[in-house]
Amino acid sequence: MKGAPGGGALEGLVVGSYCHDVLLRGGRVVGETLGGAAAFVSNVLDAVSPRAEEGIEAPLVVVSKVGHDFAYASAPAPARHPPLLCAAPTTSFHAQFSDAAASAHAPDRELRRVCACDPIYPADLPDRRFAYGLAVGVAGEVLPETLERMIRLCRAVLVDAQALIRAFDGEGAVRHVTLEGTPYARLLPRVAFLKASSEEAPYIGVETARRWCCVIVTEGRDGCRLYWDGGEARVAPFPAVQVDPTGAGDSFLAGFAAGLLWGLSATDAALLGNYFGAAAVSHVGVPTFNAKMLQAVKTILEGKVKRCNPCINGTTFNFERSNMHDELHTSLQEVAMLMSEKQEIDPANGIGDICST
Ligand SMILES: Nc1ncnc2c1ncn2[C@@H]1O[C@H](COP(=O)(O)OP(=O)(O)OP(=O)(O)O)[C@@H](O)[C@H]1O
Ligand SMILES: O[C@H]1[C@H](O)[C@@H](O)[C@H](O)[C@@H](O)[C@H]1O
Repeated sequence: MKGAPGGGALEGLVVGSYCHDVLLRGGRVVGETLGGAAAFVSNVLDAVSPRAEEGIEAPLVVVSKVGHDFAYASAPAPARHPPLLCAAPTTSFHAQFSDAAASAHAPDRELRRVCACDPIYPADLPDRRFAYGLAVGVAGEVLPETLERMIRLCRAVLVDAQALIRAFDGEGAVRHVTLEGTPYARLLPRVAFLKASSEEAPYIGVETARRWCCVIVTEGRDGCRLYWDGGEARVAPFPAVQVDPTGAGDSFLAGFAAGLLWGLSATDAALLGNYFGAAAVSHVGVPTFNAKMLQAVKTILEGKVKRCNPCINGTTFNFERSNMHDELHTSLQEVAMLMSEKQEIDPANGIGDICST
């Protein structure tokens, strides 16, 4: 595994800005929510990271930038992890949902960046070591030199490809560039995990990238696949009633990181990624998780995982599926089914369906 030594107490560093998401259908605004991968990621990590021995949540530092117009300072995630304030306005995206039924692999929405806050510079990061880091930019704010600094500070770095390969045309529409042509490419050998959606995967060159780090390709309702040097695995999804796909990939990555913190192998940790990806699509915007659901998930993990050596804190990663993989899937699936039944019976938990007319 790649990264710097040190990083006690499994403290994590999340780098990427919160943003404003405006959801549109047929030109009409159907929702306005807190967005930004950092918001979804910290929401999951705060909820499901294993408690440290002394009984406190595994600590998390979020480095994010917003403008004075930021509308969600008192929402749970930014309130727990306040952003840095800038003169520039908050990053803002318009997500135009299409009326055509989206397939698992086709884009379900057109994203347009309408405002961009300042980039996050290396000097914005705290000057200390972390057990792990997540580079989760949405609008190019995680500069190559910032990612390099994260790699120096963190024992293991997990990267969302959307932080590296997004480009914006004159109208702000999100396009992709090939990773190989970017200044981030040379940093790949020092990254532990690179997550891409199936739409982004062709731009990162899975066959080349897997020689340097473990690549995880998320496949919407079909779950995900992991590719490492010498092996690959498919990890099955969980049931979900999708109302808004925003943040699925972010929540996946955080669930995956939490799985590593719990001591799961990468393939087993991807189950927790799929679980929280499915949970994210069942809500509009950043979900408020049901406390009973979280307790059930933690009880399952406590019962199944020998947490003596969290995978993320070691010098190498175990990628392989363990003997208890299927059992873990079944147990988590039971919780997911209970939750989606509850959602169908009681659609009043603030959920409106963005995905269908
Ligand atoms: N409809 C769904 N049903 C169940 N699980 C889903 C569904 N959609 C997404 N997921 C879960 O979330 C993960 C991430 O989803 P996806 O591949 O759509 O990411 P993404 O395109 O990066 O998402 P976004 O950009 O909307 O955050 C999937 O691997 C899967 O585990
Ligand atoms: O809030 C969302 C979310 O973080 C998505 O992962 C990202 O693709 C979008 O750009 C952002 O608006």
